[in-house]
Amino acid sequence: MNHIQLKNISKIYNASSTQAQSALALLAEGMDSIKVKEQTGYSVGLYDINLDIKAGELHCIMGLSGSGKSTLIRHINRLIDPTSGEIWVDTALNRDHATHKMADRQSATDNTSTVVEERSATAINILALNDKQLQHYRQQTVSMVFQHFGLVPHMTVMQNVAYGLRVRKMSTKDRHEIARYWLNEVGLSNLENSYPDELSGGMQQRVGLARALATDNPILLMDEAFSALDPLIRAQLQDQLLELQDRLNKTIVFITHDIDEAVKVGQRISMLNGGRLIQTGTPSELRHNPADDYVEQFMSAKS
Ligand SMILES: Nc1ncnc2c1ncn2[C@@H]1O[C@H](COP(=O)(O)OP(=O)(O)OP(=O)(O)O)[C@@H](O)[C@H]1O
Repeated sequence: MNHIQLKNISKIYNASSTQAQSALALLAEGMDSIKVKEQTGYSVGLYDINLDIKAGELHCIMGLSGSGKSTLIRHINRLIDPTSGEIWVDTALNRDHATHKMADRQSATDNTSTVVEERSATAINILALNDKQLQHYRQQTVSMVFQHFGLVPHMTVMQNVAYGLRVRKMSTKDRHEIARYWLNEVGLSNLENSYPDELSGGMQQRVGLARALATDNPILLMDEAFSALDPLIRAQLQDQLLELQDRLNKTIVFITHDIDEAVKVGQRISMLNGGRLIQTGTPSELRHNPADDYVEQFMSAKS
């Protein structure tokens, strides 16, 4: 079952949709994004992305710097709006995503990306949300973990983790109980009264993870979440994410530029290059049937 569907998403930065037409026309002819920028002056974030992300899958977005990974993930919580295209999210999965666990994890690994499924009848067009609906969508459906943690420095660890619940106006007692639970889950139960700058990078990112999980939102967006950490801590957090995901069955969109990390954590991987989606598949599909040299080089660079 699809949880998130991107349909023909293009993003041309700093251009109205009319201004972007010249860039889109050149992209449609096959010109690469660097030449398009030279010719039109507009930066290409994404071009004609069609991507289905299944409920309960851990989906990696891979690609070199500037390939469009952050642009793509930021469309899912509408930190960025596209120049053109549609984004559909099945919010009926908000309450019952756990029940889909086994079936969807299975289908995530069995199906290849070439199968385009029909949209669920309960999917909503998130580009049509008004401000209030968008606020609700962000509070109830998507959470994000940032590369540089994004913790609020003057709040304690507990206050940071409970923040999303405070925004939902949950009582102090209830939100602290939930925050305590998640701090325990990520191995930080004794640090609730500490401040972020008293913690190591790895600990701060555990707080970031606990904060994202505390809201119980079904979609977790992770933008290079482990990239700032040293290799040992990074490996520990990858293991912890996989262990948590096994129980929580979130739909996770995980950006990385590290192929080893993508192969370790991703059930499927989408490869971006110059704003285009080159290939989506399981690590094995990408290894054995790379769509082009770019994908092949990534896969052969895997240690
Ligand atoms: N706010 C912006 N204004 C103009 N161009 C932008 C903006 N944000 C991104 N871009 C351009 O869009 C393209 C894709 O950028 P994006 O940050 O999505 O790539 P990325 O794969 O996440 O890169 P990195 O791994 O370095 O973070 C790049 O050419 C970038 O310069």
